[in-house]
Amino acid sequence: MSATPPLLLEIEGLDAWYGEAQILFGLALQVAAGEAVALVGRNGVGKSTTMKAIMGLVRRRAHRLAFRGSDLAALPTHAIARLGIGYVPEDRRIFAELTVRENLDLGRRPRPPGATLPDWSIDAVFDLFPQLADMRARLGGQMSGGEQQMLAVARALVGNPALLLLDEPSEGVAPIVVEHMTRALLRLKAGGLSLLISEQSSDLCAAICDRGYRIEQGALRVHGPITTRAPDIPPNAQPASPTASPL
Ligand SMILES: Nc1ncnc2c1ncn2[C@@H]1O[C@H](COP(=O)(O)OP(=O)(O)OP(=O)(O)O)[C@@H](O)[C@H]1O
Repeated sequence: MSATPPLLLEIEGLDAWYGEAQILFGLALQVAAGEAVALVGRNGVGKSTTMKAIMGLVRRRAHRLAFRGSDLAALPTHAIARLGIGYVPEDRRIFAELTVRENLDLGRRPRPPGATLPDWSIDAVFDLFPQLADMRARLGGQMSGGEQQMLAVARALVGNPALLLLDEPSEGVAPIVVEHMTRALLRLKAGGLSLLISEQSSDLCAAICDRGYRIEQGALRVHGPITTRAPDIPPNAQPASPTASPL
């Protein structure tokens, strides 16, 4: 009998606000160890806000907000990151005046206590994204959106996360880069990294994710977990397996 993977991220009854405006209403979501989970929904429904709420970047309140059993509610963002949550925001936050290598050096963080995944060296991320190795001396501000997206993921990885939050990784990125990114994310998943991926268009999620949650406009409530596929994920899409390539 196979053991159920432990829950990494547990969210129940999550509310979040910008100023007086409440954006999330009682959101519930879970990610188990080794799982890739999609967060889908139209523009402006609250996907980014969910990720910011996990990272402590917006005012929020929850019945439960825990990572590996540790309560995140009272922790500052840097402490949440140190527990093992990597975050790639929608706007990527690349340092424009620093080189690729310097951006990566700034992301380096030792493996968190209890980490089970191997240490991510700079060479390991260059192996994952060879394009970055070829431009290690380039300034962040001189990279394309897609290259910056790869760098943002690579920088999160050298922080040695157990869970990676990716906010719309294919947005504004050329199709070829989406292909590279999809392959890289499949490799990461096969290596045991857990993923929570927000997307408006769910092609990338369909290739990678085991299941998904949908946030809907208006009520801004999560309808899920969706055990099959989110409605706009093609019903004939094959579940991702460590060796499968969707490309
Ligand atoms: N800094 C902010 N101040 C006030 N309202 C905000 C702020 N950021 C987002 N909002 C609002 O919160 C709601 C949810 O936004 P959010 O960015 O979480 O949506 P999303 O699902 O990630 O969509 P998108 O694809 O546009 O990023 C939207 O109505 C948006 O206008």
